[in-house]
Amino acid sequence: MSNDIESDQPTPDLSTVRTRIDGIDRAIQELIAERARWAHQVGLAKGPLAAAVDYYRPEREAQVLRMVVDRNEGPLSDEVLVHVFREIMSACLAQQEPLKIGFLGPEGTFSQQAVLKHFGRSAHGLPMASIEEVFQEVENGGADFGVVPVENSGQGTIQVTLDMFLTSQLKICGEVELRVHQYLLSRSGRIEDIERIYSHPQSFAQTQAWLRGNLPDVEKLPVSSNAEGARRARNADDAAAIAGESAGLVYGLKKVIMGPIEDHADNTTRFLVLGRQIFPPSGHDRTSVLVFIKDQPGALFNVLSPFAKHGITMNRIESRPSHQAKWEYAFFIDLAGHVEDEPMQKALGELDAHAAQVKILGSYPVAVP
Ligand SMILES: O=C(O)C(=O)C[C@]1(C(=O)O)C=C[C@@H](O)C=C1
Repeated sequence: MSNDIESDQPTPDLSTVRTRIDGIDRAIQELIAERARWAHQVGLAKGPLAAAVDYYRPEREAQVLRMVVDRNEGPLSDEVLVHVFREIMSACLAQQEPLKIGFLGPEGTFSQQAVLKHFGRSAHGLPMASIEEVFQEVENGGADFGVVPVENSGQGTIQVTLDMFLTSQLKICGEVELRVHQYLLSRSGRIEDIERIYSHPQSFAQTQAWLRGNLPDVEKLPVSSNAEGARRARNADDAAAIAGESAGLVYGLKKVIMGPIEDHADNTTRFLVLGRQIFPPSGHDRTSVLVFIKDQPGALFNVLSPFAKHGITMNRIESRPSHQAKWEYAFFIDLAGHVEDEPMQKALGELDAHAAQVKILGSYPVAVP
């Protein structure tokens, strides 16, 4: 398509430009419909499958979105274009039947935002009361996938999520990175009315410097999610919540302070997508493993050296009590690559001799912006 919008041209005529846009919209719409028909053909090519989850291909979706990013020459950002194509794929997939996705509820949590970012608006979100319930719902088949927070750029690991993997058989099928903006929200919108604030401990932690500087004496009441905090704050004029903008919209709260109040401007939370199987490689993947080490000298060194030997980059390592015996630890390790890659196969093979137990938690596409 020719790009004849030049900055040194005379002011364009509004109706001419709109006629041009109408033509482009018609072409886009026809192409979206054609794409949806082809996506339906893909579904038929996969044969008679039992449920929507059987048609879902996260590795293919990641490849489609990476091509969008690679092709992008502006003026729209990668993030905006990825969002548009994510929604198109979400709608194409939902032609069979929408995916059911469990997340930490109620409506308005950052987990719900992560679900929308990763699965699009055509997926069906199922709000759960806790992270444990998200795992259970995917385990018992009530949800096809679950989305749970695993770490925050400023506050580190969400330990309850890691600990669930000690016993759960679920697999990690994806990751989502979400920029998190925290707002001070209340029914009246007046800062002088506030005597107590409800929020999730993570949100209090992400805004602690702001709170110390601006509202040092108000009571801080931890609740199970920041949307739950917003839900409680709507019932009283002397209460406020720290939560995301969407929680404010869901529960009809006003912004007490216009701007976000998180202490770090690049505040980002990483979420994991939980499923019941490992999907094939997308070409740019991460593998998460859980390693129970033997109580002997050099145990951790022996666990890590096969990865170094086979040139595999370690992105993250975190230790947690193993829950099997006192003072025994399990290591959560994130590695660059897919479990089907040859170097990874070799490294994992060598690791078996040195570890008490190795559990592959999943191999999944690295988050697309
Ligand atoms: O390529 C496929 O396997 C499809 O089903 C098509 C499509 C798409 O719209 O591009 C839809 C859903 C899948 O999760 C991946 C991709």
